[in-house]
Amino acid sequence: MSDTPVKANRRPEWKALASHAETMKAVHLRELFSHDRGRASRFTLEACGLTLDYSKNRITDETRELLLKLAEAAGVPEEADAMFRGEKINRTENRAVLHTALRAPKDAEVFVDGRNVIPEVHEVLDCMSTFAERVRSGEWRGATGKPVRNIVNIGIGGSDLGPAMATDALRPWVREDLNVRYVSNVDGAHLFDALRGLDPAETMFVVASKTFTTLETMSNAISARTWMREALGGDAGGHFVAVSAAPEKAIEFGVPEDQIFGFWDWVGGRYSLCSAIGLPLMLAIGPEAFRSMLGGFREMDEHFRGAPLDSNMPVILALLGVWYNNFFGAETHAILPYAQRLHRFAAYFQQGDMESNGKSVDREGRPVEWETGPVIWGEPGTNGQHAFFQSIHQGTRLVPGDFIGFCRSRDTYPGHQDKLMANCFAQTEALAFGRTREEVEAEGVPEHQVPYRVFEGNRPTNTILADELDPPALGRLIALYEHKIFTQGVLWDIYSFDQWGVELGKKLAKTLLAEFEGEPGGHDGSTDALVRRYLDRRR
Ligand SMILES: O=P(O)(O)OC[C@H]1O[C@](O)(CO)[C@@H](O)[C@@H]1O
Repeated sequence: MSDTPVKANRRPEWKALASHAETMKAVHLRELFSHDRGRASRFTLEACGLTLDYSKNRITDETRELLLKLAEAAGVPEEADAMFRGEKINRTENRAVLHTALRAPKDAEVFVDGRNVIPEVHEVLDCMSTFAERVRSGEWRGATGKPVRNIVNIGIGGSDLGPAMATDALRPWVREDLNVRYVSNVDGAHLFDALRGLDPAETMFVVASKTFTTLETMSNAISARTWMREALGGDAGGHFVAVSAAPEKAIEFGVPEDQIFGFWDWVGGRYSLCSAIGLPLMLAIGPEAFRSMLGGFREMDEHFRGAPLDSNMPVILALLGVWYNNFFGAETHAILPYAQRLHRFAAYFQQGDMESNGKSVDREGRPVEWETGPVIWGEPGTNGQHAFFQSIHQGTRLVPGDFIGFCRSRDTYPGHQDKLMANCFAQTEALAFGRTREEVEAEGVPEHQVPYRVFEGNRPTNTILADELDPPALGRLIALYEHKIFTQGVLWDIYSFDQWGVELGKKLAKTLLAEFEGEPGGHDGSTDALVRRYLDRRR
């Protein structure tokens, strides 16, 4: 008998869901709610100060049972345990996956290659804290003796999106006299605009790159160094710090060794916010708030590791995603925070999710026969309502989504939070229950408009509610999505922690760039023509 694992979609639990889905496609959320007053509470979970109401999904108790059986069959708890223990679950790169160790307490023990990594984690955190305090207090001085007022983080992908998103999310904690900016794009306009109006003598660059080879980051860092040298003369070293898993390359670039904050190959770029990649965030909000965010992450880690599957929030979210992705043909998943300060949250998890689970080969190297990660997208409410919600309500595609809201808001004006949240709840109600033809007619709508004003409803949503958007709540929310992504990777039997798919484009860009200065040609007809046109006109 072969011991090659059975393909994910050949498991009996997968097949049972496929046949159950055929029945459920004909069931409307209106039916599921009528005569079932307990539905909302049966399908609501509380964990770590977050409430997840998943009752507005096209599921019954039986669906949940079947989904949970799939999670058991796929070995979700065992796989999670292997990750937390430091096993090298990123097999294609032979690496452990230990973003959870970055927020583990000082007395925890997590071993990689026989070495407990927790003391190093806390050593770096302590160095970051000391440095952040020195900068924030004004003790750290630049080449001309002025304190730092501007911090410009140069990084891209995981070395940008997390701290940039969190700096906006935690705006009330950001020191008003510190101007924190993020530059990622190799489009020179990004750096140019970020530097506009800044005094170099008061500016510090954080060059953040795990590899310290990324084209965009290195190009921006070199231009920033030139900008600084032109203003301040030769030695701009005191105005640069680096965050990298390749410190030798940062030294080569000219960053003094004691201004380099390290991290490790077992921290994936898109999971690196809790590592030294979070330095610009720590500079902005201070070490105390940063550590309280880590506390929120840790709570969710512990919940994910310890809670039974049926009350495990990341697992439930993951299973619901699989339900629509694999059994209802949904191609996308929307993340819709009703909090302006989370306006980069969907973009952050666009990388987190799509770079992790956008794969088409299973763990045995076989082509998958099922859909893997959906397209992740979203905007904050209520802006989205005035842009793309029309399509979610009445379009032909099924767009499941998460509505994230808060019961209280800082820095608001009278009445605003109630209006925001009334809209959040109204949208999920409208999406679930819609408006029937009879209801529309009863409203006295002119006959010719009736078909256009009917809302089919039956559009599934999750609602995630927290008390307030503060550092621990942000940590819990991020960890919730991180573990959701992990769980889906297990269910789809794919490796979630590599990203080989980004390599080919990078390589071709290098080749083309070199050709711009020499003899272009030899590509396909389209690429050659585009390059010729560009070179002809670039001046
Ligand atoms: O931190 P680095 O090494 O500059 O990489 C930046 C980003 O590039 C990627 O490798 C993909 O292009 C991401 O995974 C990563 O977050």
